[in-house]
Amino acid sequence: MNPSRTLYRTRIKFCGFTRPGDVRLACELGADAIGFVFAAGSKRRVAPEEARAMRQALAPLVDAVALFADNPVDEVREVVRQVRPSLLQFHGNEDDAYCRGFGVPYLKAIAMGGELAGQHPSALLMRYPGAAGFLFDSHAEGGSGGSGKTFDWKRIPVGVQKPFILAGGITPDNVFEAILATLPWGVDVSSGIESAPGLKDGDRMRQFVEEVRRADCHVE
Ligand SMILES: O=C(O)c1ccccc1NCC(=O)[C@H](O)[C@H](O)COP(=O)(O)O
Repeated sequence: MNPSRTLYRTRIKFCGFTRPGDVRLACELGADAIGFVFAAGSKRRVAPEEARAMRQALAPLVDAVALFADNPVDEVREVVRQVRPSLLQFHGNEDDAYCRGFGVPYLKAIAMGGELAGQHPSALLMRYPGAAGFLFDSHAEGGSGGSGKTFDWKRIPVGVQKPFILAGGITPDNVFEAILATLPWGVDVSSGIESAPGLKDGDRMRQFVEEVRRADCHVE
């Protein structure tokens, strides 16, 4: 049994929300986690106050994830204070001490276009011993996420021994294949469920969830 895979239950993270109505709909459709982006330069960036308002729209048993990329410490602290996320996600060059310094579990995004991608999984575990899990994404080192581009899923390190989430260019049309190819703990998507950056599309969110369920029920 692959330790990073739950039995027939791939978690779903929808990321980059800017409207409370989209958050509510995503929860009703089956999202397990909703991501709010605070990374500078992102088209989906929101203020802590906006994220706090959207957090009120979250249904029970759905996590709020706050997403950063080399943000100053005080910005992260302000988001933790106002939004109370259950998980942080760091997409930049943050080290383990920085990431664990906020008292909230964290995911470390790994740039599959960067140098860490090719290293042995033990290098990841040694570099980020405090991570609750990893998010393998298609961006290059120093680049940002939310690209809408995939990477070669065969490059995912084998035997990471921590849950991992697959991200980068996943859509309702390829998520079935992505799950069967990588058996992730979860999948993460932003562009693939949008009508425009930050504007989530209900039909695409529904199709995405249906395809994840189909993959989880698929028997080789
Ligand atoms: O979504 C963004 O705009 C973003 C900007 C800067 C850093 C990270 C960002 N998103 C991180 C995510 O977790 C995205 O969901 C992930 O990169 C997948 O995005 P996409 O390829 O658009 O599905």
